[in-house]
Amino acid sequence: MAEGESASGGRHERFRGDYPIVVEGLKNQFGDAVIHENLDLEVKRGEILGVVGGSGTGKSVLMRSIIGLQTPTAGDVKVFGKSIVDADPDEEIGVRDRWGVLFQGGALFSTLTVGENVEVPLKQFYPEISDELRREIARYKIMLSGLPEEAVSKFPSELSGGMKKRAGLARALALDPELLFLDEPTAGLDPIGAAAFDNLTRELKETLGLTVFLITHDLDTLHEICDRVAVIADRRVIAVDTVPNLMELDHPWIQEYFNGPRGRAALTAQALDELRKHMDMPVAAHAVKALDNAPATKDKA
Ligand SMILES: Nc1ncnc2c1ncn2[C@@H]1O[C@H](COP(=O)(O)OP(=O)(O)OP(=O)(O)O)[C@@H](O)[C@H]1O
Repeated sequence: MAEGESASGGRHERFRGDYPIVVEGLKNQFGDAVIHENLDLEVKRGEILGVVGGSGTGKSVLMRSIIGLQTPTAGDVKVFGKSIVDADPDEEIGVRDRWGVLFQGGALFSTLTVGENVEVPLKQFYPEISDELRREIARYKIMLSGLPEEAVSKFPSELSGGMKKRAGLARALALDPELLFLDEPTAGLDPIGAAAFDNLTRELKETLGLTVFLITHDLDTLHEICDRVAVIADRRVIAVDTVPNLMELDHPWIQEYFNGPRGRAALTAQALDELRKHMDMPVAAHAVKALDNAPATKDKA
């Protein structure tokens, strides 16, 4: 029995261990290009872990390695205590229906309605449930993701960018996952849409008890909702910590990223939000006024 699994071994028993995702000594190589080498990462149960790194550092490849879509050159990946690496894609190892994935761009089937898109994983993993129940579950997940009921019968082409992301999220939530993988969920959204999606992610994490693996370039997202952030550079995870602790580290990429103009603007915005919560206190009101007058830029890397 794997660490953290319950004695009953039931299919839907939730993982009780500390680290639902453990990556050890991961290596990924395409031809001569070594993307990861000796990459280690542990994701804590119940956290939102942000994953950052320069373009092409292998954030998506890491995510694909964790969900079994990419067979690593070396190393091991355990999800809920079970190794993903040697598992046959068709073999039932009892973990694939316990995660949901929102791919970059949503990856919705364009010929299916939103409702039918959300039904796809339900059909795949629970073919025995009735059409009526499946439709009802899909409708519930769509509304849980903040879409109006009318969206159920719409096609992806009829949705805005933000609505497509929410539809992709509804599909990712279809199976009541314990793990949620989000690949750049706020990319392409306007600042208000991005903040709304961040809030939704945090609310879902709290109410559904999710563990979230979140790839992002969005500094606001990192500051606002991530419990910890893993930084990928030099082919491995060079640090995993809270944003304030990361900002103290003396690594050139980390310094440029978090302490550059965009990083500082995101930090100021977050400080402003915090202060607004205490506006009834005269000192806070004064500080907010001063900060409101300071130049601010929405940062999107
Ligand atoms: N199947 C593949 N075959 C060959 N090369 C690949 C494959 N998948 C990814 N790569 C390469 O691996 C590198 C890392 O890709 P990946 O998409 O993980 O980067 P990323 O950090 O997510 O980048 P971005 O922030 O731009 O999305 C890139 O150079 C990419 O071209």
